[in-house]
Amino acid sequence: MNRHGTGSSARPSVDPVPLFRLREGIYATDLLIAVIVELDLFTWIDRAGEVRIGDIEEEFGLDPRALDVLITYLVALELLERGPDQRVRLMPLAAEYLVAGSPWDMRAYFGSLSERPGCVEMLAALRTGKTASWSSSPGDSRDWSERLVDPGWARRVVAAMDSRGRFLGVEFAAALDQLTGISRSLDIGGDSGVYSCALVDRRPRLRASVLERSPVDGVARELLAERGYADRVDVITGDMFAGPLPAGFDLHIYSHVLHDWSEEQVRGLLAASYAALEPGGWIVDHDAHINADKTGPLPAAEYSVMMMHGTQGKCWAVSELSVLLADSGFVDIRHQDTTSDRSVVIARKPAG
Ligand SMILES: C[S@@+](CC[C@H](N)C(=O)[O-])C[C@H]1O[C@@H](n2cnc3c(N)ncnc32)[C@H](O)[C@@H]1O
Repeated sequence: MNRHGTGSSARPSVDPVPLFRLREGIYATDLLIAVIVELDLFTWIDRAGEVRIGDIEEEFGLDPRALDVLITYLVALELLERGPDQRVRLMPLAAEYLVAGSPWDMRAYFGSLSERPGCVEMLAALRTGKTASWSSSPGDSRDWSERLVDPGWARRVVAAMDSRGRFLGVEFAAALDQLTGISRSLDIGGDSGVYSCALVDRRPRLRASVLERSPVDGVARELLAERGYADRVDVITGDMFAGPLPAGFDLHIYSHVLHDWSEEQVRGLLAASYAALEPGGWIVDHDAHINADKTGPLPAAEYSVMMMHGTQGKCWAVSELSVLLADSGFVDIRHQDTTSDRSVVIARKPAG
């Protein structure tokens, strides 16, 4: 791989997936501890037998988005099992070790960790649905998106997103080989433009654009120029939530963007894409996706906990995205794995 990791199809010698999983799963155990210790959820489910998710929401006064993320995580951990009609029941691991009265009750072992700041924040998120400060920063209560107006913070975020994209970009671009008739792509919230670089490397005739707000836009322009991509990847300054998206593109990319936003906001973005895309144009969501029946995979379920804690979103299930895309008018919806727990959900605007 060249020094900047773009412009090359060379791959590193070791798979980085263990590092991705450590970084993206960092908040998940805090959520589990909060649920065992503060809610004693597994004892309550044990006493109630098979329960409806709605009953859990009502009993404990939980926010529906946070509860949805929690249930997917507990199912992926094989502590709960999904039954029909939005019901869940205990799996043996929970029934034996996380329930009052069991001879093997280990709740106290988790209890000795429940003062961790992350556990306290998780409990608040479960109860209020409100976003905690990114990275639990004690000095700045703004959420990650509001903080992006600070140039120093914007540079750190761009460096973070770019570092993973240098690895993920190659397989992302390869997964899009199946898309035909593409001449202009728009990477919405495209950050450093690293995915657009990977795409133009594979499709020399493609003209790519990145849509970003200021000051991220300026950092992206600098990086693209440094890397020698300025003639093939440009940056459009704009706010994806403000007004129509730019016209004239036949591919819209959302990479790790939809997981930051609520269902209503995602619906708004998909509708804006549908309106702006050329007839027959494509839309691609690249992310860690939850599987269609929301039983895992565990790395995506853990990453979703991080999104629940620090953003208004979550990792979307393929089934949920399919509904949102279809509701917006997209057709030909498909899903394909890429690398490091990532996949692409692809759909098309009808040709005419
Ligand atoms: C989690 S990052 C994902 C970056 C990149 N697409 C990736 O896959 O690594 C979210 C990106 O959305 C951008 N963003 C957030 N709000 C935006 C808005 N209203 N308009 C345009 N971009 C926005 C941020 O600047 C940031 O680059």
